[in-house]
Amino acid sequence: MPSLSEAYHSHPVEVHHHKHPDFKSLQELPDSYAWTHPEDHALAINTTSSNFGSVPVIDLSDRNATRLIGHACRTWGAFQVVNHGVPLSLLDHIQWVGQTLFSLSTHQKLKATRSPDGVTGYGLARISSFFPKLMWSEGFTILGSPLEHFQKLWPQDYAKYCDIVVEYDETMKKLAGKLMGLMLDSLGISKEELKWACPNKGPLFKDTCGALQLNSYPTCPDPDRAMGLAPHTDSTLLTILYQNNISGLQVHRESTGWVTVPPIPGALVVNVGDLFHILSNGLYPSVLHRVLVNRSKQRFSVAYLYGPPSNVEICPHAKLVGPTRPALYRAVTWNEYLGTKAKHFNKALSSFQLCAPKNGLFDVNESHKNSVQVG
Ligand SMILES: O=C(O)CCC(=O)C(=O)O
Ligand SMILES: [Fe+2]
Repeated sequence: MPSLSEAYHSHPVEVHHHKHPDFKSLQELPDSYAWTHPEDHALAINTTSSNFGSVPVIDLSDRNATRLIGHACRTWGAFQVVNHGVPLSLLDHIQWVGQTLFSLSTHQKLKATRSPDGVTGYGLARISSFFPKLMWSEGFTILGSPLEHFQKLWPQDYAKYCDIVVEYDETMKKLAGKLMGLMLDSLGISKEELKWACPNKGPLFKDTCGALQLNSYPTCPDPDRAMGLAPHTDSTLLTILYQNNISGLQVHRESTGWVTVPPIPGALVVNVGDLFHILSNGLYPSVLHRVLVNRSKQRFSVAYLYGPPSNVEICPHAKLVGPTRPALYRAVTWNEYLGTKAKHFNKALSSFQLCAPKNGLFDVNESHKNSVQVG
Protein backbone atom coordinates (compact mmCIF):
# COMPACT_ATOMS: atom_id res chain seq x y z
CA MET A 1 0.00 0.00 0.00
CA PRO A 2 2.60 2.55 -0.96
CA SER A 3 0.42 5.58 -1.57
CA LEU A 4 -0.95 6.19 1.89
CA SER A 5 2.13 5.21 3.82
CA GLU A 6 4.42 7.27 1.58
CA ALA A 7 2.22 10.27 2.13
CA TYR A 8 2.23 9.82 5.89
CA HIS A 9 5.98 9.32 6.01
CA SER A 10 6.76 12.34 3.91
CA HIS A 11 4.21 14.61 5.61
CA PRO A 12 3.91 13.63 9.26
CA VAL A 13 1.15 15.50 11.06
CA GLU A 14 2.19 17.11 14.31
CA VAL A 15 -0.19 15.90 16.95
CA HIS A 16 0.05 17.80 20.25
CA HIS A 17 2.41 16.06 22.58
CA HIS A 18 0.28 15.52 25.57
CA LYS A 19 -0.43 12.49 27.65
CA HIS A 20 -2.92 10.09 26.17
CA PRO A 21 -5.96 10.42 28.39
CA ASP A 22 -7.61 7.76 30.44
CA PHE A 23 -11.16 8.91 29.65
CA LYS A 24 -12.75 6.67 32.25
CA SER A 25 -10.93 8.37 35.10
CA LEU A 26 -12.19 11.85 34.18
CA GLN A 27 -15.23 12.90 36.24
CA GLU A 28 -15.33 16.40 34.79
CA LEU A 29 -14.57 17.73 31.33
CA PRO A 30 -11.03 19.21 31.39
CA ASP A 31 -10.80 22.66 29.82
CA SER A 32 -8.59 21.24 27.06
CA TYR A 33 -11.65 19.21 25.87
CA ALA A 34 -14.26 21.97 26.22
CA TRP A 35 -15.33 23.22 22.77
CA THR A 36 -17.88 25.67 24.16
CA HIS A 37 -18.10 27.82 27.30
CA PRO A 38 -20.53 26.68 30.01
CA GLU A 39 -22.89 29.58 29.24
CA ASP A 40 -22.86 28.92 25.47
CA HIS A 41 -25.35 26.75 23.63
CA ALA A 42 -24.69 23.03 23.57
CA LEU A 43 -22.94 21.86 20.41
CA ALA A 44 -26.00 19.79 19.53
CA ILE A 45 -28.23 22.87 19.50
CA ASN A 46 -27.47 23.31 15.81
CA THR A 47 -28.80 19.88 14.99
CA THR A 48 -31.87 20.05 12.77
CA SER A 49 -34.81 17.75 13.27
CA SER A 50 -35.59 14.91 10.94
CA ASN A 51 -38.36 17.06 9.41
CA PHE A 52 -35.63 18.33 7.14
CA GLY A 53 -35.09 14.83 5.80
CA SER A 54 -32.29 12.42 6.51
CA VAL A 55 -29.51 10.70 4.64
CA PRO A 56 -31.18 8.33 2.12
CA VAL A 57 -31.22 4.62 2.89
CA ILE A 58 -30.66 2.59 -0.28
CA ASP A 59 -31.31 -1.09 -0.81
CA LEU A 60 -28.49 -2.34 -3.03
CA SER A 61 -30.75 -5.03 -4.47
CA ASP A 62 -33.24 -2.39 -5.67
CA ARG A 63 -33.18 -2.13 -9.46
CA ASN A 64 -33.27 1.64 -9.12
CA ALA A 65 -30.20 1.62 -6.86
CA THR A 66 -27.99 3.51 -9.34
CA ARG A 67 -30.47 6.34 -9.76
CA LEU A 68 -31.08 6.57 -6.01
CA ILE A 69 -27.35 6.61 -5.31
CA GLY A 70 -26.87 9.40 -7.85
CA HIS A 71 -29.55 11.48 -6.18
CA ALA A 72 -28.15 10.86 -2.70
CA CYS A 73 -24.60 11.74 -3.76
CA ARG A 74 -25.71 14.93 -5.46
CA THR A 75 -27.92 16.16 -2.64
CA TRP A 76 -26.19 14.80 0.47
CA GLY A 77 -22.76 13.47 -0.46
CA ALA A 78 -23.70 10.44 1.64
CA PHE A 79 -26.16 7.56 1.95
CA GLN A 80 -26.75 4.41 3.95
CA VAL A 81 -26.82 1.00 2.29
CA VAL A 82 -28.72 -2.14 3.26
CA ASN A 83 -28.66 -5.51 1.50
CA HIS A 84 -24.99 -4.85 0.80
CA GLY A 85 -23.98 -8.50 1.10
CA VAL A 86 -21.60 -8.06 4.07
CA PRO A 87 -22.49 -10.75 6.65
CA LEU A 88 -23.86 -9.31 9.89
CA SER A 89 -21.56 -11.69 11.77
CA LEU A 90 -18.53 -9.97 10.21
CA LEU A 91 -19.84 -6.56 11.34
CA ASP A 92 -20.27 -7.99 14.85
CA HIS A 93 -16.76 -9.41 14.76
CA ILE A 94 -15.05 -6.18 13.70
CA GLN A 95 -16.99 -4.31 16.35
CA TRP A 96 -15.81 -6.85 18.89
CA VAL A 97 -12.18 -6.23 17.81
CA GLY A 98 -12.64 -2.48 18.35
CA GLN A 99 -14.46 -2.92 21.63
CA THR A 100 -11.83 -5.29 22.98
CA LEU A 101 -8.98 -3.11 21.80
CA PHE A 102 -10.28 0.10 23.33
CA SER A 103 -11.14 -1.60 26.64
CA LEU A 104 -7.49 -2.52 27.19
CA SER A 105 -5.67 -0.45 29.80
CA THR A 106 -4.09 2.81 28.63
CA HIS A 107 -0.71 1.30 29.45
CA GLN A 108 -1.41 -1.63 27.14
CA LYS A 109 -2.78 0.51 24.29
CA LEU A 110 0.22 2.81 24.39
CA LYS A 111 2.43 -0.16 23.54
CA ALA A 112 0.88 -0.04 20.07
CA THR A 113 1.04 3.74 19.61
CA ARG A 114 1.28 5.06 16.06
CA SER A 115 4.74 6.49 15.43
CA PRO A 116 4.83 10.21 14.45
CA ASP A 117 5.42 9.46 10.77
CA GLY A 118 3.65 6.11 10.73
CA VAL A 119 0.15 5.06 9.83
CA THR A 120 -0.78 1.93 11.75
CA GLY A 121 -1.38 2.10 15.49
CA TYR A 122 -3.19 3.68 18.39
CA GLY A 123 -3.53 7.45 18.70
CA LEU A 124 -5.48 10.63 18.39
CA ALA A 125 -7.28 11.58 15.18
CA ARG A 126 -4.78 13.01 12.70
CA ILE A 127 -6.90 16.14 12.41
CA SER A 128 -6.30 16.90 16.11
CA SER A 129 -3.31 19.06 15.35
CA PHE A 130 -5.50 21.55 13.48
CA PHE A 131 -7.76 22.32 16.42
CA PRO A 132 -7.06 24.15 19.65
CA LYS A 133 -9.21 21.74 21.66
CA LEU A 134 -8.93 17.98 22.05
CA MET A 135 -11.50 15.50 20.84
CA TRP A 136 -13.29 13.02 23.06
CA SER A 137 -12.24 9.93 21.13
CA GLU A 138 -9.51 7.39 20.55
CA GLY A 139 -8.53 5.78 17.28
CA PHE A 140 -6.61 2.86 15.88
CA THR A 141 -5.54 3.00 12.23
CA ILE A 142 -4.63 -0.09 10.20
CA LEU A 143 -2.85 0.05 6.87
CA GLY A 144 -1.66 -3.31 5.55
CA SER A 145 -1.09 -5.97 8.17
CA PRO A 146 -1.90 -5.17 11.81
CA LEU A 147 0.25 -8.14 12.92
CA GLU A 148 3.14 -6.22 14.48
CA HIS A 149 0.88 -3.91 16.47
CA PHE A 150 -1.59 -6.62 17.47
CA GLN A 151 1.27 -8.77 18.78
CA LYS A 152 2.04 -5.96 21.20
CA LEU A 153 -1.58 -5.71 22.32
CA TRP A 154 -2.33 -9.43 22.54
CA PRO A 155 0.95 -11.39 22.71
CA GLN A 156 -0.93 -14.72 23.05
CA ASP A 157 -3.97 -14.51 20.81
CA TYR A 158 -3.25 -11.77 18.27
CA ALA A 159 -3.96 -14.18 15.37
CA LYS A 160 -7.73 -14.27 15.80
CA TYR A 161 -7.91 -10.45 15.79
CA CYS A 162 -5.71 -10.30 12.69
CA ASP A 163 -7.92 -12.82 10.88
CA ILE A 164 -11.02 -10.69 11.43
CA VAL A 165 -9.28 -7.54 10.22
CA VAL A 166 -8.03 -9.28 7.07
CA GLU A 167 -11.49 -10.64 6.30
CA TYR A 168 -13.12 -7.26 6.94
CA ASP A 169 -10.57 -5.50 4.76
CA GLU A 170 -11.11 -7.89 1.83
CA THR A 171 -14.89 -7.70 2.14
CA MET A 172 -14.86 -3.89 2.26
CA LYS A 173 -12.56 -3.70 -0.75
CA LYS A 174 -15.07 -5.70 -2.79
CA LEU A 175 -18.01 -3.61 -1.61
CA ALA A 176 -16.10 -0.38 -2.26
CA GLY A 177 -15.42 -1.53 -5.84
CA LYS A 178 -19.10 -2.26 -6.31
CA LEU A 179 -20.10 1.14 -4.89
CA MET A 180 -17.53 2.88 -7.10
CA GLY A 181 -19.11 1.17 -10.10
CA LEU A 182 -22.60 2.30 -9.10
CA MET A 183 -21.51 5.86 -8.34
CA LEU A 184 -19.71 6.11 -11.69
CA ASP A 185 -22.71 4.61 -13.43
CA SER A 186 -24.92 7.24 -11.81
CA LEU A 187 -22.76 9.86 -13.56
CA GLY A 188 -23.10 8.10 -16.90
CA ILE A 189 -19.55 6.72 -16.75
CA SER A 190 -18.93 3.03 -17.32
CA LYS A 191 -16.06 1.27 -15.55
CA GLU A 192 -14.38 0.77 -18.93
CA GLU A 193 -14.26 4.55 -19.26
CA LEU A 194 -12.09 4.83 -16.17
CA LYS A 195 -8.81 3.34 -17.32
CA TRP A 196 -7.30 2.55 -13.93
CA ALA A 197 -10.43 0.68 -12.84
CA CYS A 198 -9.83 -2.04 -15.42
CA PRO A 199 -6.34 -3.51 -15.15
CA ASN A 200 -5.35 -5.99 -17.86
CA LYS A 201 -5.62 -8.89 -15.49
CA GLY A 202 -7.83 -9.56 -12.53
CA PRO A 203 -10.97 -8.04 -11.11
CA LEU A 204 -12.12 -4.44 -11.44
CA PHE A 205 -10.60 -1.90 -9.06
CA LYS A 206 -8.01 -4.54 -8.14
CA ASP A 207 -5.16 -2.11 -7.42
CA THR A 208 -7.03 0.30 -5.18
CA CYS A 209 -5.86 1.02 -1.62
CA GLY A 210 -7.77 0.92 1.61
CA ALA A 211 -7.13 1.64 5.27
CA LEU A 212 -9.21 0.85 8.34
CA GLN A 213 -9.88 3.33 11.09
CA LEU A 214 -11.34 1.98 14.34
CA ASN A 215 -12.88 4.73 16.49
CA SER A 216 -14.11 4.80 20.07
CA TYR A 217 -16.09 7.58 21.71
CA PRO A 218 -16.11 6.95 25.47
CA THR A 219 -18.96 8.14 27.68
CA CYS A 220 -18.46 11.79 28.52
CA PRO A 221 -19.26 13.72 31.74
CA ASP A 222 -20.24 16.88 29.82
CA PRO A 223 -21.27 15.82 26.29
CA ASP A 224 -22.88 19.15 25.36
CA ARG A 225 -19.49 20.82 25.40
CA ALA A 226 -17.32 18.03 24.00
CA MET A 227 -16.59 17.03 20.40
CA GLY A 228 -16.06 13.38 19.47
CA LEU A 229 -14.60 14.12 16.05
CA ALA A 230 -14.41 17.63 14.62
CA PRO A 231 -16.07 18.53 11.30
CA HIS A 232 -14.11 17.21 8.34
CA THR A 233 -14.45 15.65 4.94
CA ASP A 234 -12.59 12.44 4.10
CA SER A 235 -9.62 12.53 1.71
CA THR A 236 -10.80 9.36 -0.01
CA LEU A 237 -12.70 8.36 -3.13
CA LEU A 238 -15.33 7.01 -0.78
CA THR A 239 -15.56 5.86 2.83
CA ILE A 240 -17.66 2.97 4.14
CA LEU A 241 -18.58 3.42 7.77
CA TYR A 242 -19.98 0.92 10.20
CA GLN A 243 -21.42 2.48 13.37
CA ASN A 244 -22.71 0.53 16.35
CA ASN A 245 -26.22 1.22 17.62
CA ILE A 246 -25.32 4.51 19.34
CA SER A 247 -25.98 7.72 17.44
CA GLY A 248 -23.46 10.54 17.25
CA LEU A 249 -22.55 10.86 13.56
CA GLN A 250 -23.89 13.99 11.88
CA VAL A 251 -23.59 15.27 8.33
CA HIS A 252 -23.77 18.90 7.30
CA ARG A 253 -25.96 20.36 4.59
CA GLU A 254 -25.74 23.97 3.59
CA SER A 255 -29.51 24.25 3.46
CA THR A 256 -30.38 22.67 6.80
CA GLY A 257 -27.32 22.44 9.06
CA TRP A 258 -26.26 19.37 11.04
CA VAL A 259 -28.38 16.24 10.59
CA THR A 260 -27.93 13.05 12.63
CA VAL A 261 -27.33 9.83 10.70
CA PRO A 262 -29.37 7.36 12.75
CA PRO A 263 -27.81 3.93 13.24
CA ILE A 264 -29.78 1.23 11.41
CA PRO A 265 -28.92 -2.34 12.42
CA GLY A 266 -26.72 -3.89 9.73
CA ALA A 267 -26.59 -0.77 7.53
CA LEU A 268 -23.38 0.87 6.34
CA VAL A 269 -22.89 4.61 5.77
CA VAL A 270 -21.16 5.67 2.55
CA ASN A 271 -19.47 9.07 2.31
CA VAL A 272 -18.38 10.74 -0.90
CA GLY A 273 -14.72 11.70 -0.34
CA ASP A 274 -12.70 14.61 -1.72
CA LEU A 275 -11.18 12.55 -4.54
CA PHE A 276 -14.58 11.47 -5.86
CA HIS A 277 -15.66 15.08 -5.63
CA ILE A 278 -12.76 15.93 -7.97
CA LEU A 279 -13.53 12.98 -10.26
CA SER A 280 -17.18 14.10 -10.50
CA ASN A 281 -16.01 17.59 -11.46
CA GLY A 282 -17.74 18.99 -8.40
CA LEU A 283 -21.11 17.35 -9.05
CA TYR A 284 -20.97 15.22 -5.91
CA PRO A 285 -19.98 17.10 -2.75
CA SER A 286 -17.66 15.36 -0.30
CA VAL A 287 -19.77 15.36 2.81
CA LEU A 288 -18.79 17.38 5.86
CA HIS A 289 -19.35 15.29 8.98
CA ARG A 290 -18.65 15.27 12.71
CA VAL A 291 -19.34 13.10 15.75
CA LEU A 292 -20.98 14.15 19.02
CA VAL A 293 -20.66 12.15 22.22
CA ASN A 294 -23.05 11.21 25.02
CA ARG A 295 -23.11 10.69 28.78
CA SER A 296 -24.05 7.05 29.13
CA LYS A 297 -23.13 4.95 26.10
CA GLN A 298 -19.80 4.30 24.50
CA ARG A 299 -19.90 4.56 20.72
CA PHE A 300 -17.76 2.60 18.23
CA SER A 301 -17.28 2.96 14.53
CA VAL A 302 -15.11 1.43 11.81
CA ALA A 303 -14.28 3.46 8.72
CA TYR A 304 -12.93 1.84 5.55
CA LEU A 305 -11.01 4.56 3.71
CA TYR A 306 -10.89 3.78 0.02
CA GLY A 307 -8.61 5.43 -2.51
CA PRO A 308 -7.03 4.91 -5.94
CA PRO A 309 -3.81 3.03 -6.77
CA SER A 310 -0.74 5.07 -5.86
CA ASN A 311 0.36 5.90 -9.40
CA VAL A 312 -3.05 7.08 -10.60
CA GLU A 313 -3.90 10.73 -11.09
CA ILE A 314 -7.49 11.62 -10.26
CA CYS A 315 -9.00 14.39 -12.36
CA PRO A 316 -12.48 15.48 -13.45
CA HIS A 317 -13.70 12.78 -15.83
CA ALA A 318 -13.67 13.79 -19.50
CA LYS A 319 -17.38 12.98 -19.80
CA LEU A 320 -18.17 15.60 -17.18
CA VAL A 321 -16.06 18.31 -18.76
CA GLY A 322 -17.18 20.43 -21.70
CA PRO A 323 -17.37 23.97 -23.05
CA THR A 324 -20.03 24.99 -20.54
CA ARG A 325 -18.53 22.98 -17.75
CA PRO A 326 -14.77 23.43 -17.51
CA ALA A 327 -12.63 21.14 -15.38
CA LEU A 328 -12.76 22.53 -11.85
CA TYR A 329 -9.66 20.73 -10.59
CA ARG A 330 -6.28 19.73 -11.84
CA ALA A 331 -5.12 16.12 -11.74
CA VAL A 332 -3.74 14.85 -8.43
CA THR A 333 -2.52 11.56 -6.98
CA TRP A 334 -3.74 10.39 -3.59
CA ASN A 335 -0.22 10.82 -2.25
CA GLU A 336 -0.01 14.45 -3.35
CA TYR A 337 -3.49 15.16 -2.06
CA LEU A 338 -2.73 13.72 1.37
CA GLY A 339 0.50 15.71 1.53
CA THR A 340 -1.36 18.93 0.80
CA LYS A 341 -4.00 18.00 3.35
CA ALA A 342 -1.39 17.40 6.00
CA LYS A 343 -0.07 20.91 5.44
CA HIS A 344 -3.03 23.03 4.43
CA PHE A 345 -5.88 21.02 5.87
CA ASN A 346 -9.23 22.63 4.99
CA LYS A 347 -7.64 24.59 2.14
CA ALA A 348 -6.39 21.44 0.40
CA LEU A 349 -9.27 20.97 -2.01
CA SER A 350 -9.36 24.57 -3.14
CA SER A 351 -5.61 24.52 -3.72
CA PHE A 352 -6.24 22.10 -6.60
CA GLN A 353 -9.07 24.18 -8.00
CA LEU A 354 -8.59 25.57 -11.50
CA CYS A 355 -11.59 27.85 -11.77
CA ALA A 356 -14.53 28.98 -9.72
CA PRO A 357 -17.86 27.28 -10.28
CA LYS A 358 -20.32 29.26 -12.40
CA ASN A 359 -23.90 30.17 -11.44
CA GLY A 360 -23.51 28.45 -8.11
CA LEU A 361 -23.70 25.22 -10.08
CA PHE A 362 -20.69 23.81 -8.30
CA ASP A 363 -20.77 25.13 -4.80
CA VAL A 364 -17.30 23.94 -4.01
CA ASN A 365 -15.78 26.39 -1.60
CA GLU A 366 -18.86 26.66 0.53
CA SER A 367 -18.98 22.99 1.34
CA HIS A 368 -15.35 22.82 2.34
CA LYS A 369 -14.95 25.62 4.81
CA ASN A 370 -14.16 23.21 7.58
CA SER A 371 -11.61 20.62 8.21
CA VAL A 372 -10.60 17.60 6.27
CA GLN A 373 -9.12 14.31 7.38
CA VAL A 374 -8.13 11.07 5.85
CA GLY A 375 -10.69 9.48 8.02
O1 LIG B 1 -17.33 7.66 13.98
C1 LIG B 1 -17.92 8.05 12.99
O2 LIG B 1 -19.13 7.86 12.83
C2 LIG B 1 -17.20 8.82 11.92
C3 LIG B 1 -15.75 8.49 11.80
C4 LIG B 1 -15.09 9.29 10.74
O3 LIG B 1 -15.63 10.23 10.21
C5 LIG B 1 -13.74 8.95 10.28
O4 LIG B 1 -13.09 8.03 10.85
O5 LIG B 1 -13.28 9.59 9.31
FE1 LIG C 1 -14.61 10.89 8.40
